[in-house]
Amino acid sequence: METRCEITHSKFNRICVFCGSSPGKKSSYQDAAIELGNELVSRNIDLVYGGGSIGLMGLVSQAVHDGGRHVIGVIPKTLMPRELTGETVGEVKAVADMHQRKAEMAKHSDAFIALPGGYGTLEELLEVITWAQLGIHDKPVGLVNVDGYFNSLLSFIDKAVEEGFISPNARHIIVSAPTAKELVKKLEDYVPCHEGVASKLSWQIEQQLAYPQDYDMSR
Ligand SMILES: C/C(=C\CNc1ncnc2c1ncn2[C@@H]1O[C@H](COP(=O)(O)O)[C@@H](O)[C@H]1O)CO
Repeated sequence: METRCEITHSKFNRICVFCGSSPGKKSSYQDAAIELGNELVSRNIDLVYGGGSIGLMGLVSQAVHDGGRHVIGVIPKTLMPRELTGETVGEVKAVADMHQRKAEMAKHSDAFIALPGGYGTLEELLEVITWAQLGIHDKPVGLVNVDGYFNSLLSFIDKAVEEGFISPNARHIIVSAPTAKELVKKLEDYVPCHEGVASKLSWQIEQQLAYPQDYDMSR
């Protein structure tokens, strides 16, 4: 009998994934990275990520590439030697530095997802949450809370709300779910709500001033 893959259409064309450059100790982390890659494929979504083939980054990018979707790896020139990050599948975008990498990953994506990871993942995740809070973008931000990996981060954020450092509105920026499938579904339904301190226009101007050679005003 012929087997058919079910394709669910999405409002997202490309999603940016932040995740560990290490695989993590539990196989559930690696399984979740592959599951997220497969979920993007099943919804016809392309991947933007930090490039390379190491850790969870390699697993998610390989799954998306194997499923026939486009993969863009954005790598700072300093991390380009293969012994640092391994081979990148799909398209490679070389950028000047880590700062430009984050701006570039954000520019090319319609939503952001974090899988378990370390400092790099947390830094990237918190930056896009901060940008959403300021109204620099209104793209959904989610995390796959594999085996409760992010529970202590979420508790800390709740504490910051209780103590008056994060507004309850801004708490809602972070969408979380235990599996990739549930998370992508929640992100599809997400309605942005921010205090809009900085407008998209000021963000565009900031980017244009910082990287005039790369900036495309039509986006
Ligand atoms: C410097 C060394 C390895 C780092 N290699 C990386 N290659 C590509 N992208 C990376 C690398 N390290 C961090 N990133 C970015 O941060 C996230 C992962 O960081 P984490 O600290 O592992 O969570 C990931 O999303 C990338 O964008 C050799 O020691």
